[in-house]
Amino acid sequence: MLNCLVDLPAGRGSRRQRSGAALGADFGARGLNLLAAAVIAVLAPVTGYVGAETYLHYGLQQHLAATAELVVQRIDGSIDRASANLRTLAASPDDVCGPQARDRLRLLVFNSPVLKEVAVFGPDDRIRCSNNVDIMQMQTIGTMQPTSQQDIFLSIAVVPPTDRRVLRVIMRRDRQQAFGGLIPVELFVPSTMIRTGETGLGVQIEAGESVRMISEGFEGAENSGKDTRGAATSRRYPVRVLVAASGQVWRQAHSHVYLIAIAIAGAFGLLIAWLIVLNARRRGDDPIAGMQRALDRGEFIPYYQPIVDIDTGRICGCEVLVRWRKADGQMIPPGSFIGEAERSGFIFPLTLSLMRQAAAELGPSYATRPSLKCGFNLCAAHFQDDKIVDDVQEIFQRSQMHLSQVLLEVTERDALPDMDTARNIIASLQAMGVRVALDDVGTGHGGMSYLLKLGVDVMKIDKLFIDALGAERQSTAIVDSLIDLAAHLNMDVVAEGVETFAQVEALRRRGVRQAQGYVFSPPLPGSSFVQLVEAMEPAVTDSQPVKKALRG
Ligand SMILES: Nc1nc2c(ncn2[C@@H]2O[C@@H]3COP(=O)(O)O[C@H]4[C@@H](O)[C@H](n5cnc6c(=O)[nH]c(N)nc65)O[C@@H]4COP(=O)(O)O[C@H]3[C@H]2O)c(=O)[nH]1
Repeated sequence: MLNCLVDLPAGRGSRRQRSGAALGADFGARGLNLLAAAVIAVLAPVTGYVGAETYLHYGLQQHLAATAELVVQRIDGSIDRASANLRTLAASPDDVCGPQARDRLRLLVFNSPVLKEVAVFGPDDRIRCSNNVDIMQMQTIGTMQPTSQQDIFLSIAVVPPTDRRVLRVIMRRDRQQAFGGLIPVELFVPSTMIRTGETGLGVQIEAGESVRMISEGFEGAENSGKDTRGAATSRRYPVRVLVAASGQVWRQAHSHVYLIAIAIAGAFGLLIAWLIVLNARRRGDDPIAGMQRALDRGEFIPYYQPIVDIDTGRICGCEVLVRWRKADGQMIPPGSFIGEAERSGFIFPLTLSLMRQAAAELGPSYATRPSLKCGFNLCAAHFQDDKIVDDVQEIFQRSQMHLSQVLLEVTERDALPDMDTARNIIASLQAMGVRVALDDVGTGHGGMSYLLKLGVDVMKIDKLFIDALGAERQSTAIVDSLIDLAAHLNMDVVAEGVETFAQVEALRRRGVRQAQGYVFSPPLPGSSFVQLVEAMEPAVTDSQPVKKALRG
């Protein structure tokens, strides 16, 4: 009658059976991980390239600043030496422009490591004599710059015939006489920089505000970008140095840095990507982690199989049977994962989740139908720790489904390691008003002892015996004696797996009141079961009978 509500499931699942589909990889999460791994693998070399760029940029800036400082030091040293040479000349008692003046000046230039030309100036600052006739036409550019030494002045001069610029150091002895020496720019520039084509470096030296001299290659380097400059200023002389470099030439000269950075970052990226894939695979292969994620996403849902009073045809309750509804809609039966859940302990959070969901889903209908019961499957481990007592109380005390409507099923298929603890837990549950059933009776470890010692309220006879009812003499006899025993122990009986009307008849003849099975209905989704209950079972509106019934 009821099985028109949903399609019949394929069949009764084995509890220990494990399905590859259920425990397999979570493809959504794995896909994301693979995508992340691919992105990292692609981005890593790009990061390496950007890193090399940044490294070379800052490296070049530091190099230019250090070079500018070096050039300033050389200039300071050269001016010091030139000043000392000129002072020696000024200290001469003879007239330096007298006979053999040129030889004397040439000897001075020869002995000086810095001076390339020397001249003696008269009161009108005109050259009186020099070691080289060419510099007689030398022109000063800009003004003479005073220095921290009172008698020493600096300027930049242009020397014919090549018009090259040189640094001129003047030592003024008195108003009548001054001595000048020329220092070429090349002397300040490190030898590697002179081959500007290789390094892309150039130097500009300023003596005073706007008077400059530059080394070969400076302009080309200067034009290649503002950020490729380094500057330094002398603390002793009015000299400022600017070093420029062509970033392009610099990068070309350091192309190996790109190769190394891209190779290292690429290898690192591949390693990370590989670790992500490995981790994703490991996580995907870990059934417990997969189930935990599924629980967090609410993929474990309760289905409800109606239990029917075969005398009246009314619904007396249901059994909660878990289903794993995957994100893609695939429905996994409990036989595929319950065994793993029980072995790993995942069964504890799973059971509590089902209880909470059932209480929320059925609570409103159950609140006005106090005779309805809701059975939950527990495993042997639940009866070894009395935490289940607190959990059940905590969940149902605050729900519309009353504790007296809760039926907890302990299966006989699994051995209970500690009968005394199990008995105490069952007693504590019963003290709260919860009823306890022994499930799968006749199939498992317990035999008579579970029925006699555990003190359960309900006996659920396994489908195995119901199938054989009337057809097999031995099984029929077992069912008869189980029903007899239940009556003696004051237990209710529920027949499981009832598939035919003949079985219903046979059970009714034997006085069995309650049954569940495909002949009535398969396990139903929550909304269908609620619809069924509300259509079949009238709600009790008067609160007094409800309260009385709920108190039991
Ligand atoms: N062929 C046939 N099968 C019928 C018929 N009527 C009911 N069944 C199926 O028989 C099983 C009855 O549950 P069970 O014996 O407690 O056996 C359950 C129970 O031991 C376990 N299980 C299900 N849900 C839970 C749960 O929430 N917790 C625990 N610990 N175990 C659960 O998984 C087992 C299998 O559950 P299901 O696949 O839902 O299979 C259910 C139900 O769908 C019928 O007329 N014919």
